[in-house]
Amino acid sequence: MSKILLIGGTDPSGAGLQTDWQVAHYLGVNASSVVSAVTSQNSEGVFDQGVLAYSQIKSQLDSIKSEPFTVIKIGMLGNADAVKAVVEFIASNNQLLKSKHRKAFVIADPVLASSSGGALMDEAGKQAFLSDLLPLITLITPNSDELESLTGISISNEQDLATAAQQLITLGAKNVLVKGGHLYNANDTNQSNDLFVSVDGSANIKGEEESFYLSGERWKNRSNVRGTGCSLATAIACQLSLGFPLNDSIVYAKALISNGIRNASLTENNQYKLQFSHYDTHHPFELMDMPKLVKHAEMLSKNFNFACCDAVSDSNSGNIICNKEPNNKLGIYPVVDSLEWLQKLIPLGIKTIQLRIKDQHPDDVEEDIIAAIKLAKKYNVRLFINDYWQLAVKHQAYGIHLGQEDLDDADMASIAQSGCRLGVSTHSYTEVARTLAINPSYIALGPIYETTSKIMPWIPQGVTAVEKWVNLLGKQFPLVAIGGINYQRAAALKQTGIGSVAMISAIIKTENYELATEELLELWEDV
Ligand SMILES: Cc1ncc(COP(=O)(O)OP(=O)(O)O)c(N)n1
Ligand SMILES: Cc1ncsc1CCOP(=O)(O)O
Repeated sequence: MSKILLIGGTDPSGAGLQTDWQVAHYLGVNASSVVSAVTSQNSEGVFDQGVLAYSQIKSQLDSIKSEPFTVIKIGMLGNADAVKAVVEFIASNNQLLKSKHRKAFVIADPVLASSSGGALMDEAGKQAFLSDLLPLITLITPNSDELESLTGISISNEQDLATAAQQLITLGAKNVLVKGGHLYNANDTNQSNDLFVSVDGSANIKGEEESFYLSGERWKNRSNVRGTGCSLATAIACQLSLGFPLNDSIVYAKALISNGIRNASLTENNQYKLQFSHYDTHHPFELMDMPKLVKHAEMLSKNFNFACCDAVSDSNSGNIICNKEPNNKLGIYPVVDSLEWLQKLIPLGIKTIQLRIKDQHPDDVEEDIIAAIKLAKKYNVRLFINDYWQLAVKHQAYGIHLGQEDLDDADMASIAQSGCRLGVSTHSYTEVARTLAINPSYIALGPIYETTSKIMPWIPQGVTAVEKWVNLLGKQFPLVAIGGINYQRAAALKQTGIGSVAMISAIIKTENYELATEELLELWEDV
């Protein structure tokens, strides 16, 4: 079982160390905890507080330092002495981890004041935090008030948020997640938008710098839920300890906290307390809790409406009507690299297929794309064109399939307007969150098993993950599993309730493609 260290102040009323510990327990993560301060507070105010002496914090930390922690979450510290004790501990913890060629992930929620207003960090402590602790922190998670206080930049809109986050980076932060819950967007007050900026390449599996906004529902009448900031940072720490990359940990944690706010229960003192849905084998949140991820602030207000798979045009109005039969299940879905393969497979009864030609000049593929579209229309087959979206739009293909990198350049509005369906590949929580912002016609999940057809950094997700995705996304989106799928694996995936399985090698690299196709079609006949 993975184990994390929680350092922070106690709060008897629904935030602080006790809440951190509950979140860790809920996510199945074992936590050690060290008290830096004791507070008496509730939603009406902070009545008393005392930061423990340097020696008391240090001796607690000394008592657990034999086994190094790989993830440390820091909440309230209170003053410069507490910061000093923690800085020294992180340095010695990292020394112990050196033989494993790594450093601890340190997630710091810079608790400067209570949500009810009382100050929880003195000025010298704030300065020590910035000069001594910030360089050791992997991710800092201020809200907009804390970011203002740490940077001295006043924040009233998304642009200010981005400027202040950059300023924190200039001061030494590597990854900043600014919680926008306190900031009301003039365009849409129903959404709370967080900004994530990463400059050291540690946030994602590809080692790239990245920044994005996460937009979540602002649940009505739930504005004074306490402990949301502590819980978010702790949930991120937990997901990191379970092996998720930082960007996915953030998306997952935001969904979890959104669920906790939506289900918050009212306590006797008229205060909402985070309450998570009960979960067992599925996600501890629902689709409505998942944030939408966009890369640029101007995308926050954009909505797309792609045609549904199996949609037909109303002959009078021309409007797209969603025909739910056959329940948006796309079935056996071969992915092929030539017109010849389409000509071989379509007559066998394939109803969904993708033409995936790589690295050719559009002029060199246009003729084949035109012929493929014509053939697919003749047999009433759903043909998705991979990558060449302008040609697909120009020649009115049934659909387009795009990967995440393609989303940066493709013109979503014109694809949506053309009536072409859009399928999007995903490999992680971050990519699913980005895809939800696009609201495509289907979502592909991969790699499910190890694949020899494409080099990629993700480890196979497995059948259990597909079950979870079906549960989370399957009521709203047709789903397609891809990666290493053959007959036996398709049979296992059928049990998850997924509507479609896509494959390259199991059809086009077999000795008898006709037999392989017929067997797969028969297996999926009743789906
Ligand atoms: C059905 C389906 N799912 C995933 C992919 C992969 O698409 P992408 O990420 O764009 O990668 P390439 O296919 O371009 O290598 C797919 N093609 N089809
Ligand atoms: C393009 C792609 N995207 C995710 S896995 C994959 C390759 C699928 O090929 P195969 O079915 O041969 O594993």
